[in-house]
This record gives sequence, structure tokens and C-alpha cells, in this order.
Amino acid sequence: MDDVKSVGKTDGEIPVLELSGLFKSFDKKPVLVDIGFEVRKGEIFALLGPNGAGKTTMIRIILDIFRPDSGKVSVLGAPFSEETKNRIGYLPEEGGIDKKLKLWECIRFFASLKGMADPDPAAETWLSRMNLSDYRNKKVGELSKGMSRRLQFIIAVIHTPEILILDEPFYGLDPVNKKLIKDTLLELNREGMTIIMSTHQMDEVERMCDRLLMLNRGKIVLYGGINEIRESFGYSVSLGYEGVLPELDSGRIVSINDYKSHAELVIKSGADTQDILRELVDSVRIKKFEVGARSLNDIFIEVAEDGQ
Ligand SMILES: Nc1ncnc2c1ncn2[C@@H]1O[C@H](COP(=O)(O)OP(=O)(O)OP(=O)(O)O)[C@@H](O)[C@H]1O
Repeated sequence: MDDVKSVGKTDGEIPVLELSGLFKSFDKKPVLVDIGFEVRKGEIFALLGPNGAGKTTMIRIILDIFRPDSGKVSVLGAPFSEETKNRIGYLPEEGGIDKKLKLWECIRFFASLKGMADPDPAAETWLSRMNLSDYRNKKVGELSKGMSRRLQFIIAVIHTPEILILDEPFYGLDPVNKKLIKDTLLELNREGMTIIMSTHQMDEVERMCDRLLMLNRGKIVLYGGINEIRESFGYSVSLGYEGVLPELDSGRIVSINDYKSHAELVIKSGADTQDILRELVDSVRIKKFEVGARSLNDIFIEVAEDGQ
């Protein structure tokens, strides 16, 4: 993990999930290489990476669906077991639900697999929370994509797990249902649930998550607190101006997108934006000079392209 940009690492709490020295290959092709990280109790942790980076494979290893070639996984302080299984909730990328089952039967079935003796009250509450009460007698195969996703969400959370692992929780949801899932996740997290989610929705990661891990081609390329990572990648300046932009000191600038009268500048970490402003006022009339942290979307693209 020599080239990992790792910031805001652990400070001594006992992790609820810990992976170390993990390797996995399919048909001799490595898909996960030397994976080591931890997730702390009570955090919302994002798993990021371009398509095919290895996120789903890693989640399946954590859940004991796949075996790694080597390395260790510790969930809630011990190797995965039957007992741990009931303390975890899992929303898969795609569902493996019998399409002939009715919604109500389906929820009861999965709740019983999680050891719930009387799932009906919780099922009732969750059906109402996910706006699915009117569909309780519908067959799973007759649901829309967004409805099945909400059904899968119920199955993942009905037993109030300590750790909730979600593979693309917002996939296939309209904005209203995306908000419903997001608000529900934030509420569950406030109540103490640790949440781990793989997603391509960078704006949601920025808003919801505490820390992240990014994979690229099976290797960890970013790991740490969201704010620390954003700060470590420098700043962006949204500039409104009149005139012709001067050649700026390349020691301070990562990139400039000049749209004439408006430009987006990416500033190196540690460079003083005040110096850049001084350079600019000599040549152009400044209409706007807005400094902010770089977006995670921007950082994702930079890191993913670096690994090409
Ligand atoms: N069962 C399997 N057999 C063989 N190869 C597999 C299997 N599952 C995944 N792979 C390969 O492992 C690599 C990682 O796939 P994975 O699904 O873990 O990526 P991902 O990061 O979840 O991607 P996405 O964002 O597209 O969902 C890919 O090259 C994929 O083709």
C-alpha cells in the first residue's frame, strides 16, 4: 500500500470491521491486492472505486460469501460466524429474491433467517416507512425496480443490525425515494448503527459519510476522513473576471479551466490563495473569487485517471 493517500487514520477505538493483508483472485487474475483497513463503530463509511475496482467482491468476502486467497477479516471483533450473521444487515447490488413470493411472506421469510421470532410488528412499521403497505400482498416479481429496492432495504434492516452493509443503495431510485433511503440511513446511524456503503454518488458521500476507502484495480488508493482527504487535495477557486487571464505561477496551480469571464482553478494543497488573488488583480478585473474545498467527484476522477 505504498502509494495509498491515507489521512485521518484510526486513533485507538476498537473497529467493528477489520481487514488485513487480503488478496483475492479469479482465474489467477488478481482482483483484490493487499487490502487492509478498518471501520469504526458508529460511522458511515463509503466504499468507492470505478466500475470493476473490486468493491462488490470485497463486500462478499466480508460477508463470507467468497473466500479470500489469503488475509484476515474480523467482524465485530471475531472471524465471521453464524452469530455475527444476525448482527449484520446486507443490501446486495442485485436481489436474489423468489419473484413468486408475496411481499409480506418475503419479509417474514428473511426475518426468520435472521432469527426474529415475531417479525410482524417490525415488518408493519417498515412497510409503512418505505411506503409499501398497500403492496403487501403483491408478488415480488410484480414490483417496480424502485419498489424492489425498498423491499430489499426492509430485509436488510428489519432485525436492527449493528452493521449495515449496502451495495449501491441509491441505484434505481427516483429522487423522492433516494431521499427517503438517505434520511432513513442518517436516522439509523444517529441511533447507533454503523453503515458501510458502496456507491458512485459522490455528492451523497460528501454529505453523509465520515470516512472513505477508494479502490482502483483492486488496490487501495485513498483511505481516511472525507474532510481531511478533500483538504489534502488542495482547493478550488471559482473566478469571475473581465479581461485576459495572465499566465499564473504553475507552482501554485494544478489546473485551470478558462471559460472566458469565468474560470475554475484548482490550487495545490499548501498554496496561499491570497497570492493567487494578488497575481490576478494586476491583470484582470475580479468579479468573483470564491474559494472552496475540491469536490469528491473531482478527486475521484483525478485518482482514478492516475491509476489508468
Ligand atoms: N464471480 C466472479 N468470477 C470471476 N470474476 C469476477 C467475479 N466477480 C467479480 N469478478 C471480477 O472481479 C473484478 C471486480 O469486480 P467487482 O464486481 O467486485 O467490482 P465493483 O467495484 O463492485 O464494480 P461496479 O462498480 O461495476 O459494481 C472485475 O474484474 C470482475 O469482472
